[in-house]
Amino acid sequence: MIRVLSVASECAPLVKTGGLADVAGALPAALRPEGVDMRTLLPGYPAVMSALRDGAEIGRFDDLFGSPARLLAGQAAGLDLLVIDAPHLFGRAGNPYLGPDGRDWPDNPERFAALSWVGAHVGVHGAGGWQPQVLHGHDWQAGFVTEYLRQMGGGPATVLTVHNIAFTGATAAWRMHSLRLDPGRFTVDGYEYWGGISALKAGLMGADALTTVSPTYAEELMTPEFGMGLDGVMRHRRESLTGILNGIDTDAWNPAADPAVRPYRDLDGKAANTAALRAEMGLPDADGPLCVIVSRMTHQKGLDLVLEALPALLDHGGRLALLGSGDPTLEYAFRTLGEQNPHVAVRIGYDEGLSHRLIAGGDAILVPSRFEPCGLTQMYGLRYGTIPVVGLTGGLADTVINASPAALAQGVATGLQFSPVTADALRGALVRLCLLYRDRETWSRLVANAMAQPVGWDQSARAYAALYARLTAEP
Ligand SMILES: Nc1ncnc2c1ncn2[C@@H]1O[C@H](COP(=O)(O)OP(=O)(O)O[C@H]2O[C@H](CO)[C@@H](O)[C@H](O)[C@H]2O)[C@@H](O)[C@H]1O
Repeated sequence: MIRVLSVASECAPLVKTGGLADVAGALPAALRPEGVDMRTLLPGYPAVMSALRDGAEIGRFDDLFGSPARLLAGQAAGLDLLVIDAPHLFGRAGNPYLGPDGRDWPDNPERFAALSWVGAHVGVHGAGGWQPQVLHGHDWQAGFVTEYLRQMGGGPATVLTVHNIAFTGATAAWRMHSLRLDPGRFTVDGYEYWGGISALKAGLMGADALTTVSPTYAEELMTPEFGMGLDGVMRHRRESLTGILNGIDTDAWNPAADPAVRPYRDLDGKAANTAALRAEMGLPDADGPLCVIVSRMTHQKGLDLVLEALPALLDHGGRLALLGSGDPTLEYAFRTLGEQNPHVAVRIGYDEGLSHRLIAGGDAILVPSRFEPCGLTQMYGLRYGTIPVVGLTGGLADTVINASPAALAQGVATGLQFSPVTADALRGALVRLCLLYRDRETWSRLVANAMAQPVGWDQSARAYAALYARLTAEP
């Protein structure tokens, strides 16, 4: 078995704000059959501490960025965990990154520097007799692992996965002392980023291998349009970068055995879920598709384009049901739309059960992202026969087969893609969707194809295992 420590700031089902948690939560089980013993290092947020009932103390730190802290080991939700019990950093209820005012905690740089520091420490000294051969970090929160490893005199091989380069973990240069960084490394080859500090940049420069969550996003990251000021770094590290597509948890997301819905295996069985969803959301019957959205409401996700393009859907008999939260302006716009238009239902909030009912009951799922490293909801859509309508970008390009005339003729289409990602192109896609929906034979073929697509972890787990094997191979 190859021993890997996954260093993550969130991990489903214990603590989740987005797709990173799904991936961190799914990887250990997906990798076990591939000969990987993965443990996960998590901050001891209240939700994690209460899930870790029988945690054993395996280490102590006199001063972990301000106060003493403990390292605990134990199991929760089927995961082998190492947890940092540091109430001064993580003993805050609610969202792991935001205070009650909806803003980032001011000490987030130090909080996640502490996560990275403990990751590096375990890499060098082991934990409770368990010594990782690879440290696999996720996003900026694990970015400083490589900086601290250098200070500690080196350690195991390192991998950093970019789930979303938009979050760079940037902060002001004066913080280098409170972050315990080596001032000598405030350089272009180190953690310096446009005159400030970036945890992500540090990790991108320092990790032995970089991955991101789809092959197309790996290419996009090297362009100024998608690289968020780090495209030069990505080009510099091109040889070390691979795109490994995410899978989804096919047990949690299984239409034939999902306790949150009326289980089904085909289009006929799906109809009961559509009827139930309509009733739940108070939407009228109509002759067009019921489109659903489950999303964080941010600029990335392109929901403003939906606001613009929606009349085209409604004019063709379509309806929309949305679940999401985030940007207050978008929340307000959708809430108002839902109040004014009987064909639109909006739920602002985060609701796991409703997300399943929406995806089971929808005819189509809209994912009009401006960029999308991988995207999970379009894959839930495929598995549930809920046709994805997606922007042609990142993982959305890699997981959906567009219903082009050629793909339809060959009977291989699974969804609709549009490009460029604009309101006009989305409008065109929504009209196409409504026309396809009316052609019942073609529609049922689309649904059957979608449900048959492989969206699990098998192939990607093999790719991660091969990467770890390469990194740990004797020269
Ligand atoms: N209001 C709500 N209620 C219930 N559930 C909700 C919800 N809003 C979102 N979710 C859930 O949160 C997850 C979102 O995952 P995504 O991959 O679609 O995007 P995200 O941008 O968070 O992830 C980033 O990381 C992942 C993982 O690598 C990449 O796939 C992605 O492209 C990248 O942007 C899904 O499981 C979705 O169902």
